[in-house]
Amino acid sequence: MELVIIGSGYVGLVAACCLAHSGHKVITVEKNIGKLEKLQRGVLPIYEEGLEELFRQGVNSSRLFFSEDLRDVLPGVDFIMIAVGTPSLADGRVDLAQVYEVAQTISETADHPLVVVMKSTVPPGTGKYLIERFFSKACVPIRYVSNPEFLREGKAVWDWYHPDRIVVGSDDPVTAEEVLELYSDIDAPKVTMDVTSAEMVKYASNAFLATKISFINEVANLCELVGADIKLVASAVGMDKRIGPHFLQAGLGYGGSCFPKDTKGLDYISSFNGYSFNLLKAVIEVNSKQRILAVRKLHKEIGNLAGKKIAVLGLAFKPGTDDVREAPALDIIKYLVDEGAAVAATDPLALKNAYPLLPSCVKLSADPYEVLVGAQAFLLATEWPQLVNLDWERVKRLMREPFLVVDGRNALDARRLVGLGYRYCGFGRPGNF
Ligand SMILES: NC(=O)C1=CN([C@@H]2O[C@H](COP(=O)(O)OP(=O)(O)OC[C@H]3O[C@@H](n4cnc5c(N)ncnc54)[C@H](O)[C@@H]3O)[C@@H](O)[C@H]2O)C=CC1
Ligand SMILES: O=C(O)[C@H]1O[C@H](OP(=O)(O)OP(=O)(O)OC[C@H]2O[C@@H](n3ccc(=O)[nH]c3=O)[C@H](O)[C@@H]2O)[C@H](O)[C@@H](O)[C@@H]1O
Repeated sequence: MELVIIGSGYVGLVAACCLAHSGHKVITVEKNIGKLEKLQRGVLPIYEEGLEELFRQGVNSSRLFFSEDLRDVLPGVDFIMIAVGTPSLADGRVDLAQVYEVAQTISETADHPLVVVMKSTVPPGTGKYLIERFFSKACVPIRYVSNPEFLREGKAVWDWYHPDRIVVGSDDPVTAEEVLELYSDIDAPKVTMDVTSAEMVKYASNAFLATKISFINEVANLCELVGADIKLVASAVGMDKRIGPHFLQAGLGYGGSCFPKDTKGLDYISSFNGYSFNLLKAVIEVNSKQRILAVRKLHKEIGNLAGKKIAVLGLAFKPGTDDVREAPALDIIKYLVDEGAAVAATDPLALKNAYPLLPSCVKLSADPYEVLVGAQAFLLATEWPQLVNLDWERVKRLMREPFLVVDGRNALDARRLVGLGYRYCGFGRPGNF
């Protein structure tokens, strides 16, 4: 089939490369000229495991193209997939400006019947509104389908081909089946429902996962007070099949381009509809406090931070990506700098993206050993394997007393570090290893 994907962010690019790999002809429309030029020169603007290979295959087999203008590529197209950004506004409301702009262009430009597939995460009710305001006014029939995306950054290609489910929301079963044909090579449960319910599935899924994280963080905080170890607790709790082992890692909490924005977005949607989603409000509050907790731990162990050298290991919001959107490390570094600490930070992939967002006094290096020289303490903010597996004897020789480790992801071998003479401080873990 032939389709256009609008937007070449994470979701647009992964969808484009994977759908081209599955044999479809895909044209990606991108309005950011810098990004478009890179793509046309054969350069992927994001890092994602396994994507580079699919990208090359798509381009070399003439199944993957890039364009600036929808108008140039519309003839012959069966589907238009929208994968533009839906960021948060300051009050938590979802900013749908990019979606509206695209919907307007499609409705004004369409010259033959086609199907619009919404991949972007949009609030429940958006599809109905778009149909009424834009698509029903086009000169040709435009059918609309909600098809939320559940991939994770860092595992996006794997997730595309191994989803737990594919959700298609449409008020017309024939259109739903046509969209499901795009995924005919993927072995996964395919669930169809109405548009608004499909939109809600996406928000409910992200909110539930965020709830698991904040829940386990609260249990971790309580573990510290009663002297229990959250790693042991979470592992045994997760063995209950009704709970499951995933998303029970306590620490700095969730970051990234989606959980923060989608939890705030759902909270706003709830309030807008006259409902106070108290549980979700608490999830958001707990998450923001975990970042402050990291600074409190540093304070508790080494006192006033002014003039102290602190290394931050990891800037990406999670391992396997160069994405720093809403990354806990960035907030924490700003707090540390405000307190007068001398901060040096490293990340295997995210330095370039983090650089413009950090205070200029922060020293950045790709070499973790360099940022640890002279540090009294370090914070592990992202559990990259290469940071978890440093040569800790060498690090000890580089650091200064009290050799404090704040393990923001509970990912380090606490017993070994304590044995080497470090002072270890995890989240929800006793200090006596
Ligand atoms: N990042 C992720 O892992 C996931 C994101 N989502 C959702 O997918 C949507 C997209 O997310 P990202 O890819 O992270 O967004 P992004 O913000 O990284 O990328 C969006 C792209 O769309 C382009 N764009 C905007 N308006 C355009 C227009 N009129 N014409 C052409 N291009 C245009 C922008 O220049 C940008 O390159 C969001 O709604 C997000 O919530 C869903 C699942 C996973
Ligand atoms: O809507 C989206 O954009 C995506 O959001 C998340 O994916 P992603 O943000 O890429 O990454 P996750 O692996 O979910 O991690 C999110 C954050 O939670 C944190 N996390 C995760 C798991 C955990 O146990 N504890 C924890 O603190 C991670 O460190 C990270 O900062 C969801 O997992 C995807 O299903 C969804 O499609």
